[in-house]
Amino acid sequence: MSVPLLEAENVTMRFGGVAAVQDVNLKLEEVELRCLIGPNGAGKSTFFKILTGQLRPTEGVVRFRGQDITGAHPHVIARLGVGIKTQVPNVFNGLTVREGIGIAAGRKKSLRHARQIVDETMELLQLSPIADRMVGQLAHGQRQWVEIATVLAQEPDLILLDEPAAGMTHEEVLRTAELIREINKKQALVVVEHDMQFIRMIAKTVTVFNRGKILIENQVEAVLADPGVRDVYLGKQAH
Ligand SMILES: Nc1ncnc2c1ncn2[C@@H]1O[C@H](COP(=O)(O)OP(=O)(O)OP(=O)(O)O)[C@@H](O)[C@H]1O
Repeated sequence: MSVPLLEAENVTMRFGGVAAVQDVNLKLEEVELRCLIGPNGAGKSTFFKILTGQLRPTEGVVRFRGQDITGAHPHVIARLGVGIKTQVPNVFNGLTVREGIGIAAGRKKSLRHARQIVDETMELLQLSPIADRMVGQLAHGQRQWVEIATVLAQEPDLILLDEPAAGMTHEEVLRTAELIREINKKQALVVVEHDMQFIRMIAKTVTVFNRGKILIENQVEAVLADPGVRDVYLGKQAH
């Protein structure tokens, strides 16, 4: 059996008496796209923060290609090949789009290789027309794409995205869905998302969280047709 790209084993996170995440097991294969959904307070963000190293779980283990990364510092996790989309720091505001992506690309590469990555990434994200614009002057959606570009420029094997479509216009959401499918041709992604329309556009396998546990994990069509999933989204709790 091959080693999963990412694996969470019996992960539990307690805050005082509250178990935000309880005994969660999840496996992700190479180049897989996994969506994590669930109602408010279901534990998605907490689980996501455990994957990124922002939180150390009370119990359980997280492995990347078999290596224990439980509670490892986010930059250590990044160096292993996990890209996490975070807000582009404000210092980027005074840089052009090309310069910002260049900084992300240049971290561990030759200048020539970095330039090539910057060009390819800008092409993929259709940022070439705004390459010389200041990051600080971009609209919300464009800034989100620059953030994704800075992650891609580091050439990760796994990309973790928390609500990538939040605050976007309908056209931007469509473009972002297209982009995620494109990225997924080569790289694995875990996407936490609220927007069910967006999930319908991108999802293959979906893991549904409810009350800190996995309620169901299946292909998107089966998940969306599941009465238990409908109940938790409508506020009727499944027990
Ligand atoms: N730092 C914390 N301290 C105490 N309780 C917390 C903390 N973080 C999360 N919780 C609790 O853990 C539970 C799960 O929260 P979490 O934010 O992970 O859910 P979520 O599924 O991401 O929700 P949302 O979709 O609203 O972001 C909630 O009951 C929340 O109040």
